[in-house]
Amino acid sequence: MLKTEHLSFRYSQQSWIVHDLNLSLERGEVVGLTGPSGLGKTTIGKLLAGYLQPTQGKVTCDGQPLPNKGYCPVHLIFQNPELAVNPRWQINKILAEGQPPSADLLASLGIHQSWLSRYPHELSGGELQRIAVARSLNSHTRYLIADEMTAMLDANTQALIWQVVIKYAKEHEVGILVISHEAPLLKRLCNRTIDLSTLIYQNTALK
Ligand SMILES: Nc1ncnc2c1ncn2[C@@H]1O[C@H](COP(=O)(O)OP(=O)(O)OP(=O)(O)O)[C@@H](O)[C@H]1O
Repeated sequence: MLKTEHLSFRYSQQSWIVHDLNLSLERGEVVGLTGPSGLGKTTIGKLLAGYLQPTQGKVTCDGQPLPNKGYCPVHLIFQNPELAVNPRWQINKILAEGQPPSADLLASLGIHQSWLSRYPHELSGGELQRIAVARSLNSHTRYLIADEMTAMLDANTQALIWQVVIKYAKEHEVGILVISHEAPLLKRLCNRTIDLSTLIYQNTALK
């Protein structure tokens, strides 16, 4: 289980962005996270994947703290894939960084062989996002944080990517947190959805 316990976070001395948050995500579960812009969804995603350290409280992955080095079992996929890849590496090298994806997985995501010798700037946004997704779906990944992962893609590419990701997650018991503003997408994909505004309201009301 991926879990936050009394998780709080603020950027420097600013006010709390995340305060006393208790969330959990089981392996194989698909959970949505939604809420108005600026409320802290991306920040929570970064905390869950170890990109940011909690100011207070903790994040555990299957009972253990997140590792300080090596491959993190919680993998974060951003809306903009160009921010997540080394622009000087060929796609082949980017894919080999974790554990090279199988030919079947590449084919199911519609990744062409000819893309593999190109550099990130030589692919479209949608093509590069498929590469980022293929890289994330490896046996070291136990939880996937999909932060507006398909928000910039056309409907067909969006459907293709989600179909592959959900199938993989079911087969390999990967838990997914889907961060999105798109209610129909969350309804279609998720077992349950956490609305951050409701959660914050409840937290405040309890104090
Ligand atoms: N590096 C940073 N330094 C200071 N403040 C930041 C930093 N990153 C984000 N913030 C602030 O933290 C708050 C939460 O941002 P975050 O990106 O987590 O929100 P969000 O809910 O994901 O928003 P959106 O739906 O627009 O993507 C915002 O007020 C934002 O301005």
